[in-house]
Amino acid sequence: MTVQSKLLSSKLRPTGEQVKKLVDAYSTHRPLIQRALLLGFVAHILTTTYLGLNGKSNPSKPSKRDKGKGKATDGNDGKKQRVAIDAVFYQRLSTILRIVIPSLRSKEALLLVMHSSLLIFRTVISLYVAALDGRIVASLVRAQPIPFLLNILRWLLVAIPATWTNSWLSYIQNKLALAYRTRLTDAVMKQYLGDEKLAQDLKIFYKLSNLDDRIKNPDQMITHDIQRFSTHLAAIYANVAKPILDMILYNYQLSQNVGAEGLFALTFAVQASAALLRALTPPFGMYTALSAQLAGNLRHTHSRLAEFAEEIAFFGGENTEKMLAEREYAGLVQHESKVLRKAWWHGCAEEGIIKWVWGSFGLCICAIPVFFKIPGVDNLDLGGRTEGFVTNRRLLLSASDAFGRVMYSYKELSELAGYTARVAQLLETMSDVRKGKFEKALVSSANTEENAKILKGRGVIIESDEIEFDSVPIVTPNGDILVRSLSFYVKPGQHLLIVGPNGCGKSSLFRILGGLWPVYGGIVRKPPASQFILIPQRPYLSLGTLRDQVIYPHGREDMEGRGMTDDDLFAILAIVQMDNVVEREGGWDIARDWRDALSGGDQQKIAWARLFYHRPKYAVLDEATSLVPPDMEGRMMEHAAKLGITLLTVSHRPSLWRYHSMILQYDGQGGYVFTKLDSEKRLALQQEKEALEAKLLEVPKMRARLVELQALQSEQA
Ligand SMILES: Nc1ncnc2c1ncn2[C@@H]1O[C@H](COP(=O)(O)OP(=O)(O)OP(=O)(O)O)[C@@H](O)[C@H]1O
Repeated sequence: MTVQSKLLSSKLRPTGEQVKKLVDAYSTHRPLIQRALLLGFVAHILTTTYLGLNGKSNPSKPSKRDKGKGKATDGNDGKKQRVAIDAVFYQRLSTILRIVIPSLRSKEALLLVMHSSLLIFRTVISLYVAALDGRIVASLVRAQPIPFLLNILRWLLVAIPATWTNSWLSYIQNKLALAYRTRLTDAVMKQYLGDEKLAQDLKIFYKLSNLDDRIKNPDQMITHDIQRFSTHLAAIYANVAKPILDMILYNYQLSQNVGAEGLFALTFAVQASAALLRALTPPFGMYTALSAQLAGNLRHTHSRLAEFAEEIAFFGGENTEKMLAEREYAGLVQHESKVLRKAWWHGCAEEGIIKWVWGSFGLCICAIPVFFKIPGVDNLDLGGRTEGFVTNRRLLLSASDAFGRVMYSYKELSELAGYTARVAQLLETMSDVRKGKFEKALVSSANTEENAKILKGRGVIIESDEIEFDSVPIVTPNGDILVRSLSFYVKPGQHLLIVGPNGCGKSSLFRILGGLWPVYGGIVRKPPASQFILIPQRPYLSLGTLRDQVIYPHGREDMEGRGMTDDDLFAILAIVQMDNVVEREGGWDIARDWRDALSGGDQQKIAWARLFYHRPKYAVLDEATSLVPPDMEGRMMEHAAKLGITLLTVSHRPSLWRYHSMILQYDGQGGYVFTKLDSEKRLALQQEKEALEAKLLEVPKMRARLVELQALQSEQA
């Protein structure tokens, strides 16, 4: 008697009337019980998945132990940012999903449908291969060459769609990631740099880093974090939806072979160990967000080093810069090491449970049809039993792989939550900045009642041909009130000189005029920002050709649209005595890093040439002639006036006074004077003042000499 028949006979041997009745009833109703168990199984899979994805049993949710430490921080103020798979994550994700999949007819939706179809197709192939594998082994055991060869032929035939599907799947997943990235980058860039179609000019890129503390490295977020988010989002679909579907299909097939009871027992054991594993899983989502932030800080330190290489080299600041970079790197390494350590023991627990413990459960399940008689299934020969075992084992491997992937997907989902938090934070902060809601650490004086009242207020901006400030406070982004109420005007042709000590708010005035800083009160009348051109002390030179520098931000088409040619640009360069640069640098079409190719004075002259090309109504000159010789300065000022450009000039050079008719003089204590500028009188006063100061400097020497002379006189006497 075989072990199987012994067991079967012992199973069927009546141990009592009641037990027999129970077994009979069970056998009679088994199909119904099977169906109920299967339904229960599907409901269980869907519920646990739903609960898991909602974070109810989520490993990445901060445990009590983790609360208050190890959380992702963002911004320099150390504000805590939550990264968990919870309602906030799903709400953020759904907002982003609406951006990356704008409609059901979009390219992304189509790619997603193709992806899903291929994933289902692959599962169907796997089911077929599991059955085929069993048949091949059975024909081997039964020593039947023809069926064996036929099955091998089937195997080779199925390999064609199988390999084709896998390649297509990875291709479409990568395409999907790229499509998500493009949509998201596009949406972010429209907010960040403005949308031409909507004619929006909100200068978010400026306000984000100057008026708000929340986003420290927008460059890192736009380039790296969006890319990582897109890759994870494209993969999460395959890592969550597909394994869930696989689990249902494989387990259904398995239950047909081994009975739903075995499956039920297996599910119970697997779920219990999975719960243990989940409890052991560290908050990987938070770790990901923190890693991205620390990597961003390190990159920022290095990009500053490259940008200010000359200044640092002259100062000999290498050691300080090295220390800063090393500090950032050490922070990153410390964090990464901690994550590696946690991932190490988590990996051990994960592999032990998923591969080995579940493997043993699986072998027991595969043994069921061998040792027990399954009602409705005929007694099988050796070949049939082998076929059943091989097929079931394959199904089980696939099912456990699918379940493993659902488990791993928590980790993937946590990482996705990390990148979702970063991307959502960028979008949310840009949206706040757009609405004028800023979060910035304020100076202590901002809390006084009087100052707080000013900071709460908002002024009015009215478009006009002239510039006029009527009782406008000058307030820095961190709430420092430089001037409580400033009133002045600039009429076309009335050039304004602005003077005052350092840090009193001269340039801040231009930031308000340019719409970069908010108006906290009063009325600002000004032309649109397109009517202004700013020339700072260190002008901005873009990437591109020499022509691009002169016509910036215009492109060649804009230039031609205005009826201008390279000859006209040449004539403009001749005014600032820069026409020789065209030949020296190899023509108009040579692209260079112009910050290195041109001296500081030449860069200022290029900025003036840009002003002459654009001919705006107003030019804001912020120490714009500090590096050019006085004769060139006069020439440029006069030419600008001849072109009808009204100048608002910040300069400490008295030589510039004579080109201005009005003066706004800050006293550096919050006060100011706005009046007509009589440059000759002012120059005469200045000269007299300087002469007196020079004389006063002589006084101590004269006093000393007087003492000497008195001493000599008394010696003679
Ligand atoms: N983005 C910013 N965030 C916070 N404070 C700022 C910002 N930009 C400027 N400030 C502060 O505003 C104040 C006025 O700066 P502003 O550049 O207007 O001075 P200024 O009068 O032009 O000085 P200088 O003659 O030295 O150029 C300074 O205290 C400066 O620190």
